[in-house]
Amino acid sequence: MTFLELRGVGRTVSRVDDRPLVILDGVDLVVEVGDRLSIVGRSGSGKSTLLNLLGLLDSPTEGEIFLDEEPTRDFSARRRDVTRGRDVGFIFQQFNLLQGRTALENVMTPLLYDTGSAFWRRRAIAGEMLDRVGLGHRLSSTPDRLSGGEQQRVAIARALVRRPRLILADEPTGALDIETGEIVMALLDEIATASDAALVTITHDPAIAALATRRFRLEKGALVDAAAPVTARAGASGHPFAAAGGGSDS
Ligand SMILES: Nc1ncnc2c1ncn2[C@@H]1O[C@H](COP(=O)(O)OP(=O)(O)OP(=O)(O)O)[C@@H](O)[C@H]1O
Repeated sequence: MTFLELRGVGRTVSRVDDRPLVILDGVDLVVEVGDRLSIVGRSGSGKSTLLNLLGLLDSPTEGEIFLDEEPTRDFSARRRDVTRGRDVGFIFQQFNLLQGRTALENVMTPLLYDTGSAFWRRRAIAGEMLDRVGLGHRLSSTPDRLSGGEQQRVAIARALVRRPRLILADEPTGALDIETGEIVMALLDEIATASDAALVTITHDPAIAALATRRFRLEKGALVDAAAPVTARAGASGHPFAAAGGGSDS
């Protein structure tokens, strides 16, 4: 079942000198329920830009994004916020936990926006989620007392506590050693599978990318099969597209 679909999606922004910069161009992507996607690409190739579009944080300047086959173009800001809060879980390289708050408080935070019984049961639900990531004994620990791997497990619990249908992970293992990174990815996969969520992982690490069932690379603003040979231009500059108006970037 298709959850999210990008059709001909592009994103062009204005540089400081007002020349346009085409970051993404003609991106087609279907995200199915339970999908495992990885996206690699050189620094500046547009990975975060794509992630922000997938998470409804930004809108495309060309093309359309469909959610459950409904175009999102005309979603109000409020509907975007509600949809994102309910359906999308974000995981970042630097964990982004609230400092000075306990693991339990961090994981409870997304449930504060719940209007149903989850709001009233937030403490119990967050506790169960931390138990699932193996931190049931660290509920009262603040981030400064947790290792990097433990902090990322708290971040995973927080991202998944509302059972989102889409998990967007931006370099989730970037701040972890190899072994801890593998444990974290296995956990992420296990919890995503249990809730039928799609997982889109952005990574520089080929081993992490290889865990996905569908692997893509961003190149010259396009999303290509990761197995395709790297073109000379992307390999040389590391940047997606030159300016729509011509010339070199940045
Ligand atoms: N709002 C904006 N205005 C101008 N330029 C932008 C804007 N957003 C992104 N860019 C530029 O577009 C390019 C792609 O940015 P993006 O952050 O998506 O790349 P990335 O692949 O995630 O890079 P990294 O791996 O270094 O995080 C970069 O050159 C960036 O400077």
